[in-house]
Amino acid sequence: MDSEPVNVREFQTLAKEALPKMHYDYYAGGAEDEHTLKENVEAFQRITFRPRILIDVSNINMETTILGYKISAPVMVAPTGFHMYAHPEGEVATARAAAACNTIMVLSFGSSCTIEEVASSCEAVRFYQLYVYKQRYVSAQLLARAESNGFKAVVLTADTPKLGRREADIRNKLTIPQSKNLEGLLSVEADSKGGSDFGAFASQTLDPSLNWKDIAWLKSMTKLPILLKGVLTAEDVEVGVDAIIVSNHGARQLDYAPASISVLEEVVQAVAGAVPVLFDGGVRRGTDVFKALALGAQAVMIGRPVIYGLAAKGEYGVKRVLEMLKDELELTMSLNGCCTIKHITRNHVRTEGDKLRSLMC
Ligand SMILES: Cc1cc2nc3c(=O)[nH]c(=O)nc-3n(C[C@H](O)[C@H](O)[C@H](O)COP(=O)(O)O)c2cc1C
Ligand SMILES: CC(C)CC(=O)C(=O)O
Repeated sequence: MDSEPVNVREFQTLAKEALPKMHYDYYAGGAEDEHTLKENVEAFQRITFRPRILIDVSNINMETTILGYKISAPVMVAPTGFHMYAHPEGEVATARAAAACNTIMVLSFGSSCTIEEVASSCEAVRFYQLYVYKQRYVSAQLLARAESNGFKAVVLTADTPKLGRREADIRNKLTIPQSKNLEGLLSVEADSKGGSDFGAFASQTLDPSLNWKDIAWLKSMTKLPILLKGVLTAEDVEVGVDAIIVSNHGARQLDYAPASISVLEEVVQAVAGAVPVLFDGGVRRGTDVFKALALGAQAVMIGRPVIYGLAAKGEYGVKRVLEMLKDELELTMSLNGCCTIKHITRNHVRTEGDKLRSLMC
């Protein structure tokens, strides 16, 4: 393949060529049968447009605001762990690319670069993703460091009381790098009993007792706004937080969880405008971004494609991935007759549910 990709998917091929199998599989893989992994992408393909014509689209403005911070387009960087497996510059390169594209990066609790390295890499608005460890002082200290290093919000990941079963990682006996962030706090040695060290470390650390009461605990520890990541049902809409993120963790946790895009509208309706709703899972095209916005998301976050860009071409690769999605979104808006993000409405898409309902009438 020509080494300058023309779409985001082509970065995945380059990443596969560039990375050791163990690391590529860690990034690309999902849980168990990987049913949800396929569904996350395929559910987007079952949504079609209802484009409007003869609208002046000579000026398209994709800017939007997330928790008061302006970004150039509603495409953000999702938290993903261990960027140094993809590229020696790790999250510092990702952070610079996100800043160059005027968007927000959510730094993973499992980042290979330190919070301080990322904070000093460039000027930008960044959010911090939190895992709650059994050793709660570890989570508390990392959050305090993020807050004092200027991170603007905390993303509490709530879908990982235990790590999902990623069979490729077990087969590959995935090892974990020494974490610079955890130095002096916690050793990353784990007894995998012949499987994935990463899985063993996660079960030693992740706190499975995390529950709704802990939102109050988190609030007592930080002044930052809280985004709750991992909501997939109306029942789990919690208005005590500042934003909700519809996500199935890129299909890496509960296999046979629904495709994130298939439940976005249910959550948006339950939230009823009380707080912003963000979205991630399976976004590979500008058309996917548009579909998520039409179904009520304020912005989407991108997981794997960012890592594939990083693995293939470092900071430049991440920048290209974000630019490609923005360019595709701009064209999609033009061809649907939408000049601004606010012009994108529910009427611009036709979901499977809409098709079924129209057959029943
Ligand atoms: C390699 C990898 C590592 C991830 N690490 C984290 C993490 O540390 N914290 C978290 O909340 N989500 C993590 N996620 C989930 C992402 O934030 C996001 O929900 C998901 O990747 C979105 O789906 P996509 O990859 O199809 O874009 C990870 C996902 C991947 C692929
Ligand atoms: C446990 C994290 C460091 C990474 C993660 O969430 C993931 O691999 O899905």
